[in-house]
Amino acid sequence: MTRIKCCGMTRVEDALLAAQLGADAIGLVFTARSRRRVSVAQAQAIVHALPPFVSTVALFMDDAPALVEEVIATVVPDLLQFHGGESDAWCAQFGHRYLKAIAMGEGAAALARLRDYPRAAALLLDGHGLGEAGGGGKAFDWSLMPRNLVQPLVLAGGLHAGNVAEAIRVARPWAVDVASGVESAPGIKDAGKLRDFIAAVRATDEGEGTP
Ligand SMILES: O=C(O)c1ccccc1N[C@@H]1O[C@H](COP(=O)(O)O)[C@@H](O)[C@H]1O
Repeated sequence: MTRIKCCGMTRVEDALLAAQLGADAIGLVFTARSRRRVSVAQAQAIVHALPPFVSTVALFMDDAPALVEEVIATVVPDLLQFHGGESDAWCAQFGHRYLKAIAMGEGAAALARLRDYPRAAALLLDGHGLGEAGGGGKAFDWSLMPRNLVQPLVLAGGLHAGNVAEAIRVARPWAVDVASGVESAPGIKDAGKLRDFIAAVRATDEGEGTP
């Protein structure tokens, strides 16, 4: 089964709908570089409303350690996600499980960086360029997704209900991650797009017999 992370939640009702529809994880963006940035209070309201067994992921991009520590202490996310130029040692300093995003904007050359994060719980390949923020709907060449890594791989960047089936067939990811493809505006999820996206992932799994 392909796991589904819906990122950039800012409203309790959107996060609850995603959970009800079968999302496995909810992403909360804390970096100031995002139009989906949430406050600690907003994030706490979302986390406390979620049913059990839905994971929460706190997203940062070259942010100060103090912000990461504050979010760990107050929001208590299950995982951290780092989108900038952070090193493996920097990401690991918090003693919290983390995902490291790899900017795939430069194509195959970016794959060399996948080996730089041995402590990451998973690697998230996103379509944006190095140094650019994610969440802008940029896809990359899914055939570049490696098959020989020990860590689980998350596919992100420009996914939506209309292309996620093809993306899964080509990239064979552990999980997919979506933000703008299920929105009506940054941080505002569209119920229909969310429903269609999750249904498309599940239909692909069923059609292919993905365990
Ligand atoms: O969502 C953001 O605003 C964001 C900001 C800075 C770094 C990463 C961000 N989002 C991540 O990018 C992926 C892909 O987004 P999209 O589906 O292409 O819009 C998203 O899932 C987040 O993990």
